[in-house]
Amino acid sequence: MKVLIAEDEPISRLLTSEKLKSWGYNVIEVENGKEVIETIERQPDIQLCILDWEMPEIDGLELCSRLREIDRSGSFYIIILTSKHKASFMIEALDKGADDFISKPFVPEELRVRLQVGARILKKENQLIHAAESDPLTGILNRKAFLLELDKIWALTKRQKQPFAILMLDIDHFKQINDKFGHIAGDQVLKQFCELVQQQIRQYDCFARYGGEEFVLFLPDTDVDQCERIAERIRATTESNLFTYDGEHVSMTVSIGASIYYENYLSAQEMLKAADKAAYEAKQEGRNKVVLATLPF
Ligand SMILES: Nc1nc2c(ncn2[C@@H]2O[C@H](COP(=O)(O)OP(=O)(O)OP(=O)(O)O)[C@@H](O)[C@H]2O)c(=O)[nH]1
Repeated sequence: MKVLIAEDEPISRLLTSEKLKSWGYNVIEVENGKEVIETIERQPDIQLCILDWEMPEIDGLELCSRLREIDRSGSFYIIILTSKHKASFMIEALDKGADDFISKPFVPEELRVRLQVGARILKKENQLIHAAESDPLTGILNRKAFLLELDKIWALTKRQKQPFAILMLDIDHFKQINDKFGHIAGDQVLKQFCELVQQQIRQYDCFARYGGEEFVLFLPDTDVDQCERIAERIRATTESNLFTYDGEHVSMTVSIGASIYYENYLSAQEMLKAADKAAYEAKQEGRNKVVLATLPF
């Protein structure tokens, strides 16, 4: 697990860092508050932080407030490590958003067990966040989490003026698969479909289950040609793939509607609606098809 140590005094920073490394932590060292913010922006997986109270640029307490304001999925566990001893300082630190407070010079074993507490709390919290954001059957993002994510990416991508696309993927005649092979087989096929799609997308694409046999894919940095290529590849591999359940082969196809960002779209929801309408048209035109949404006026 990563631990960020922010300490302006080099010897003290080195001693704490060596201890943490001997306990198996992956340590990132910085020497002032500004570097804390920059490092966390670059490495969003940092959650456990040991902050000195008095530091140049931004002090440890101000950092507590700033880190609490960052809008991200995983939270922080912050330990203030300081030469201040009085109970009133500890109260002030916890009041400003620290999770724990240790006075220097510290007993190494005390820091070790307090870090353990932090790591335990973060692990539980991360499990709860994962459960709230993911679809229990397929493990991919659920609809609610996708819509929240979409609003964030929409704002960011528009600012960066990058093209992007949304695909709606609706499995064809899925009811017939359930009817023929049973509901458990249907579940297995849905999982295999998700794995198949995930093999064909990039790490920063956002794939989610929108509803029963309906999925949605957000593709940042994707123009019309790339979008058509990706959608067509997913359609073709779904058609040719042999989904299996209990030794039996299950064939299936998918209808895909796609919308490409265009400045007349006023919101992510509007683009989503256009992709959904295009998927409906793909169904109407015989299924197992990709249809691009017409651009809004
Ligand atoms: N096994 C399984 N089936 C599901 C799940 N969620 C939804 N379904 C089934 O998906 C089927 C969707 O049926 P319809 O909406 O008629 O759509 P379809 O049969 O795919 O037909 P078209 O979309 O028109 O091609 C229903 O039978 C649902 O019970 C799930 O989690 N597991």
